[in-house]
Amino acid sequence: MTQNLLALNWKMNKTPAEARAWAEELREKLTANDTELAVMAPAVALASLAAHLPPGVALGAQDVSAHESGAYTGETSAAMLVDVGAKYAVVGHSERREYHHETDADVAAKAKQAQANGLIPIVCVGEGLNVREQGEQVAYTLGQLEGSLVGVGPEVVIAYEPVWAIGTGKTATADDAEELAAAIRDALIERYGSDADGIRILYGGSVKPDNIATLCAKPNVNGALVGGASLKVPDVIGMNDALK
Ligand SMILES: O=C[C@H](O)COP(=O)(O)O
Repeated sequence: MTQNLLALNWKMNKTPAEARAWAEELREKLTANDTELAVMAPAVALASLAAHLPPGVALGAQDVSAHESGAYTGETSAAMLVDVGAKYAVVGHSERREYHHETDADVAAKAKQAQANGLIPIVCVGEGLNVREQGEQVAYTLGQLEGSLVGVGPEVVIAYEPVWAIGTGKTATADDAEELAAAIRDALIERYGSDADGIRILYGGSVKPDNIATLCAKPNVNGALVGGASLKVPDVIGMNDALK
């Protein structure tokens, strides 16, 4: 059975000192189970977290440069993230696509660069409200997936995040999430063959302790990418416990 991944995306929240306090509280309260827990923190908090996270909790970044190194002011390379202990890097989050105009080709370039350095990319896809209202969510999301995986190998995690459900309190139903996760699984099998079996597909969008179990009970949903509910340790414990 595929191990669930509970990926916590703090977005632009928590200073390094706040990250350390969160990690110490998590260390006190976490009971490990079969779920893999990973924290996608702001780059400046990664070193602090690496030193204080409970054993077995993975570290990730929220973005990674498409370039190896050089004159790219403000960017963080995959090698730098690996050096500080990161295992994952989110790429193509809808907030990066919207506010930084990242295209599918940009996302694929970042995912390739991550893999070349041993980081596992968490590639985000998902439709906006107008696409959903037109009933075009499957075609739209699969188009985004294809473009975002050009040249990318199967060492990848996919996060399906319908944009209309992010930070809004509107969660897709478990059946909505499974519809897209199953379509994504079929596309991954077409692309990677039997290597697609172990690829985890996460759902993201207003996930909380009281809805995560129902969402992750679906056969093609292998965990969650969580924003708001990742900031407070009791919510994280609630979600982790719900996946036992
Ligand atoms: O990366 C996480 C997603 O954007 C979901 O955020 P949310 O849980 O606050 O809706």
